[in-house]
Amino acid sequence: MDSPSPIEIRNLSKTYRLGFLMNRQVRALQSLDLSLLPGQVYGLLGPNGAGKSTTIKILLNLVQPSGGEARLFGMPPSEREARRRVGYVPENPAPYEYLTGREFVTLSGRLSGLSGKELDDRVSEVLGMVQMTRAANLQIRRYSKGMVQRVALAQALVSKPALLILDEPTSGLDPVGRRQIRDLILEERHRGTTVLFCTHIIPDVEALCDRVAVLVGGRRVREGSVAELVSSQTTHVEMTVEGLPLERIQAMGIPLELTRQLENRVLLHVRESDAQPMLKRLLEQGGRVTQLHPARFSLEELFLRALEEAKQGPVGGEIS
Ligand SMILES: Nc1ncnc2c1ncn2[C@@H]1O[C@H](COP(=O)(O)OP(=O)(O)OP(=O)(O)O)[C@@H](O)[C@H]1O
Repeated sequence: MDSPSPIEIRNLSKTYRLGFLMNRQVRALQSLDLSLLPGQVYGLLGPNGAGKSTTIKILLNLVQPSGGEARLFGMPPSEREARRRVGYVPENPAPYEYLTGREFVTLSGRLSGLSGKELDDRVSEVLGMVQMTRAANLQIRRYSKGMVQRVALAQALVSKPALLILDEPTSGLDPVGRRQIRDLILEERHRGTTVLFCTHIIPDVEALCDRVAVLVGGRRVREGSVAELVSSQTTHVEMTVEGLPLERIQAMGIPLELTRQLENRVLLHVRESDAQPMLKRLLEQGGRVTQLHPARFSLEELFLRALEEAKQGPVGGEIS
């Protein structure tokens, strides 16, 4: 039999009620579907307020959904057996700062049922994995943000979880700290751990994720592998033009998707179907086309487009 999906979310919605009389509502999630295969690193990409943390809190049974359902390994998040298989690193880990890193990870290991030599060995192992062996006996209040993040990851790993849920694990870190966390996530993937990775940092998604869902205003507006998402964009052609000012090109009546005035040339993107007529007009008016090739959209451009489109449709936020 196939092993159940580490995370299966169907038609999930969440509306928070606010105010003294609970009469104000904020729609945080709307009809969200998500399905992770074992061993995948799955990115949940979205701007602030997109509903990423709400999704995580529902999976951890900290928040109850208003509709739909979430399953962890085929079980509802309320089942301890389901949550036992999950390691979690919150957005701003705030471990007991008067404990040392080793004491904190040991506490977490004990709570997950380890004891004796097995516990000590596993704690040393995970501290080594996150390169915190040397600082393990310092109090956490002396740690940098990157060290706190790594020790938080160690506590999440101590129970050998099959699923790691990471909420913005690299935000606020310097490039070295980010690199270390990324490498750890890749090592976990190598071990077969499934990872749900929430972020708004696009290069991290490109570097780490097998698949990604883009969340805006509580809705999933894109889903697929990074390569699929990028290649599903409308095909455009990029042209570099010399000898014509931007205003003349804009007055030619052909829709321009992107324009940039560079020192002595203009860079523009047109739809593939507009490329021939555009070329003809540019040459007729004395322009020189020095480069012409298919335009590749980055994940960042796709993300920004998804945000723009979502702004034009109904989105989440306060509804009454
Ligand atoms: N406990 C709460 N009570 C009321 N509204 C909430 C609560 N938690 C979240 N919200 C609202 O729900 C929406 C989604 O928030 P959520 O924290 O899930 O988004 P997010 O994508 O994690 O954002 P961020 O990147 O800023 O952490 C926001 O409009 C937020 O203000």
